[in-house]
Amino acid sequence: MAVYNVSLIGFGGVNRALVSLIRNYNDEWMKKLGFRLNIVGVSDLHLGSLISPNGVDAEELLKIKMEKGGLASLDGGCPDPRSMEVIRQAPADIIVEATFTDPKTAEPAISYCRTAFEAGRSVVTTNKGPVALAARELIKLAQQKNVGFEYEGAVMSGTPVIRLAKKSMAGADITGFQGILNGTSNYVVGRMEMGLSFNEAVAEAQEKGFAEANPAADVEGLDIRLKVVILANEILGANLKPDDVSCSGILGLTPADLEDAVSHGERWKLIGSAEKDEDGFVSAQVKASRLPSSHPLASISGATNAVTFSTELLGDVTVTGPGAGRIETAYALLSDIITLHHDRCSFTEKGDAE
Ligand SMILES: NC(=O)C1=CN([C@@H]2O[C@H](COP(=O)(O)OP(=O)(O)OC[C@H]3O[C@@H](n4cnc5c(N)ncnc54)[C@H](OP(=O)(O)O)[C@@H]3O)[C@@H](O)[C@H]2O)C=CC1
Ligand SMILES: N[C@@H](CCO)C(=O)O
Repeated sequence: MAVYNVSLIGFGGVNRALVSLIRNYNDEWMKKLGFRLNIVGVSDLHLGSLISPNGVDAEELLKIKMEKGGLASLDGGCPDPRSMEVIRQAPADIIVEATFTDPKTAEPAISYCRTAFEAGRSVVTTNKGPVALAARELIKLAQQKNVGFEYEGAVMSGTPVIRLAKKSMAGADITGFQGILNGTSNYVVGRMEMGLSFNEAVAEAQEKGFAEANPAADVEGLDIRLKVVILANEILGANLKPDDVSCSGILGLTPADLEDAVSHGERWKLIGSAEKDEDGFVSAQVKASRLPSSHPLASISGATNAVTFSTELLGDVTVTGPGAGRIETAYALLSDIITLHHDRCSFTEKGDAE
């Protein structure tokens, strides 16, 4: 049985959902998964920060006022966001990084990951930026420091895709993929098909916790572009940067375009795809496409995502499930922590056997 100390960097929708899971399931996790989580640090741009070496009660943390400096009301709290201090000084085994995704620089998240590794702490993150822009460097640093780095939630939130494709489908020889990889844009197109205006549909997606802090990233295709880069690099062995992926979003789609497609039994979908040619060159794109109803991605609605992998040995394999949402994404963090726990257990068992 293990207790993992965690520090939460960013205390928005996803990390608050993780705290509600900790409150509701910690005892069950101890019985079923073999560990429990103890929150020793929190930092948030708006709410301030907290260092609590013995651990803060999840219920108390969820009760703070969501106002500027709100964390100062708890023991060990202060009104300023001191993310680096929390990462370095709170005695965490695992840093849970869930600040906003900056699609251009991926900062400050990259620096948070580096600092965590330098301090000997593992990182789990749902932030697409550091994974798309700096995965190789960060994986190498984590290995050098003998700590873990997991980021399942960076693509399709809690629906297993990255580990599934890398581990369970290893050897199937994946040659490409195409998918609906952004919940907000898919939700918005669906609501516009039902007659809502673009702005009304985006406001709903924000309210439901699907949208990025700046929803332009969702509707302009920048968020999908990061996910395409992540999948292409992780699964097709590419070394793409976002600028290598041609990208357009859903802004050009008019209600008339959507209506015309629906009247012909077709659907507009924002699709991210990549393909590896015989020489191993990977090309990738993000583009709105009008799909016939027979297409496996045509019926994917709302914030649901789906990706079809083309493989040499299995043919096409499609995975579908939630692509956004607070609890769904918090689950991805839990799945990352479970992976770190399994890695630690197998390392300990190997050590015992030697
Ligand atoms: N929500 C979802 O469905 C999914 C989200 N993700 C990713 O997970 C991450 C978190 O998402 P979500 O919780 O929804 O986003 P939110 O915007 O709800 O939360 C992010 C929080 O981080 C805070 N923050 C921003 N910068 C910093 C910083 N430098 N130090 C400390 N705190 C900071 C923000 O404060 P402030 O509000 O003051 O800026 C905000 O409270 C994002 O990167 C997102 O792209 C991934 C998959 C799905
Ligand atoms: N804003 C993103 C969150 C998940 O990465 C989406 O709507 O898909």
